[in-house]
Amino acid sequence: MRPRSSKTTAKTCGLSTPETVDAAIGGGASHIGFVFFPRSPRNLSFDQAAGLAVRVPSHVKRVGVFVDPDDALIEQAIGAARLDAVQLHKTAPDRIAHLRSAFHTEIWAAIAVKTRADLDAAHHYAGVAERILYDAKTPEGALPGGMGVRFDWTLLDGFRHPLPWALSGGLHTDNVGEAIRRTGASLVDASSGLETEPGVKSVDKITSFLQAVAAS
Ligand SMILES: O=C(O)c1ccccc1NCC(=O)[C@H](O)[C@H](O)COP(=O)(O)O
Repeated sequence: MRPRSSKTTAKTCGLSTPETVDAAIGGGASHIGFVFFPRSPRNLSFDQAAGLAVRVPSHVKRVGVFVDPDDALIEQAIGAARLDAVQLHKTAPDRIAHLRSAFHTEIWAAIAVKTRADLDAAHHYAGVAERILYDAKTPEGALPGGMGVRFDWTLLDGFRHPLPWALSGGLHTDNVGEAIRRTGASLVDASSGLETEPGVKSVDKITSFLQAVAAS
């Protein structure tokens, strides 16, 4: 059991319809994730992202999710989806430093975790990112996120976090309370646990997940 200084907030990731965006906002999500990665079943076109982004009030932050993106993708996505932050998977610290100075945007660095040694990568992002997202390492060749894979939360015990952080990987309504109590996470993130099939989010699952976070 880990102490928390304030209520935990939630990012619902990979939303692609007005109904699910509205459910996330209505349920109290602090962040909404839009995926820009063509291999993902949650990938959005710039037009789709723009249409969803206008529904999001300013107190809810729009996070763009990318896998080692080029500058043009980031620039177009920030413009279309009016992103408040970008979440970068498989992106080296020097590349992140470049993107941060080029686009002056908040950066989240995703760290793929399976072992305690994997956590050490977080230290390389101090000074170049605003937040670390600890996500589960997925199988070789699979998408680097959105796979419903969980990592051993006890790996975080005693780890000295170099930056504010969020917990991700395999979270859903039935385990998020335990995850928060166990890790002390102040921000949690979920995607496939809120779906009926890959890429298809459920309003009911989003609502119950956010209720479980609020009750934790
Ligand atoms: O969600 C995707 O399709 C995705 C694709 C490529 C890179 C990252 C991706 N998602 C990142 C997220 O923030 C997910 O919410 C995170 O990986 C947790 O997913 P899940 O285990 O399914 O809850």
